[in-house]
Amino acid sequence: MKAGVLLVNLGTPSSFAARDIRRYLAEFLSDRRVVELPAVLWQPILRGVILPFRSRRLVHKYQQVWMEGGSPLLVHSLAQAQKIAEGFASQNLPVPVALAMRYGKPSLASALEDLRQQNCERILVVPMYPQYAASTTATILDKIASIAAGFRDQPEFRFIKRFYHEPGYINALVSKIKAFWQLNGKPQRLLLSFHGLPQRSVNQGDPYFKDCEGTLHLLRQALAGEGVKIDASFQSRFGAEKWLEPATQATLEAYPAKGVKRVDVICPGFVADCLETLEEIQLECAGAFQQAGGEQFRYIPCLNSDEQWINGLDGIIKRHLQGWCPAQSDQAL
Ligand SMILES: C=CC1=C(C)c2cc3[nH]c(cc4nc(cc5[nH]c(cc1n2)c(C)c5CCC(=O)O)C(CCC(=O)O)=C4C)c(C)c3C=C
Ligand SMILES: [Fe+2]
Ligand SMILES: [Fe+2]
Repeated sequence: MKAGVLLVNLGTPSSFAARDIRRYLAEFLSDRRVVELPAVLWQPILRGVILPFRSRRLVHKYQQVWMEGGSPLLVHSLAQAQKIAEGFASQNLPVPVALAMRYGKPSLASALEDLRQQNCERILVVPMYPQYAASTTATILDKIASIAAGFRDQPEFRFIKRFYHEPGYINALVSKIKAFWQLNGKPQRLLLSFHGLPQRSVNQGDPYFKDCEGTLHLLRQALAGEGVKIDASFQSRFGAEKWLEPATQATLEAYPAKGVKRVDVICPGFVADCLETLEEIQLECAGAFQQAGGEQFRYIPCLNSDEQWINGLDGIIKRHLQGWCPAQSDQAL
């Protein structure tokens, strides 16, 4: 039976026009895995307040980071899928690769159809989130199950739950950071900024915070010889509830008074640059740090299509494909 690989990321608007941002946010923020409020309470707030104001406010933000090929998240995700597919082809591994977004396009339904059309009866799903969270990873599994509910002849599925602990991921980050310091010199502090989550989700058993702590621990261990102190914080708070702390912006604003005036920031929870890294961190947080008396703010980009990361991801995927490929290609695993 033929196997295929489905890379899945969050999703992004199809253009920076307010109506497209609104359509994207409506789908994303209506997901009960993302905003865990009863629909009767949440939908009036979402439709009446959040969507009209937030979609207009985001137009300029998306416009500032938009790339020639579209939204950065889509551009980088497509490039990652293409590189993985090229790698498989060069290794004579007959495994098709597709990209889907949980919200928007390319949709999960169309990507699954694409793999089924190529006779893939086994599908490895790779949520592109190193740290597991119900609002990101689990919702992909939920959606795939609901799509597969409409198939008479269902494929076999495997899902990668997390990969923050995989050497292919950690070593790619470590090499990226070391190469950046070799080229530009070291900062006083390295801040790892992870996407935030409501504290309530963690209290209710979401392992996301532990996964972020694990990532921090592994990076501290691997970079111990560099002599740069490493902190972690959480960005992108949404709504009035308490989110994971410390918050990235507050952490950065407090640094200068503590004598930390040269900082590097990297976002290990995102494997592809997007609005949250390029606008919120590289533009907004950089400005807040400088306003608070900071002198040097440097953003280290996400792994995107770095060669070492693509090789690392290739290895992670091939390990999860074991036993699934025809004998000839299993030898290449
Ligand atoms: C309750 C709201 C949200 C939760 C929970 C949440 C978790 C979460 N999100 C990501 C990754 C991304 N989020 C992105 C954008 C984004 N996230 C939220 C809200 C929640 N995220 C909103 C409203 C938005 C849109 C932008 C904004 O209004 O600020 C993106 C970028 C999308 C893009 O187009 O570039 C990513 C990626 C993770 C990893 C996560 C939980 C760990
Ligand atoms: Fe988010
Ligand atoms: Fe944001």
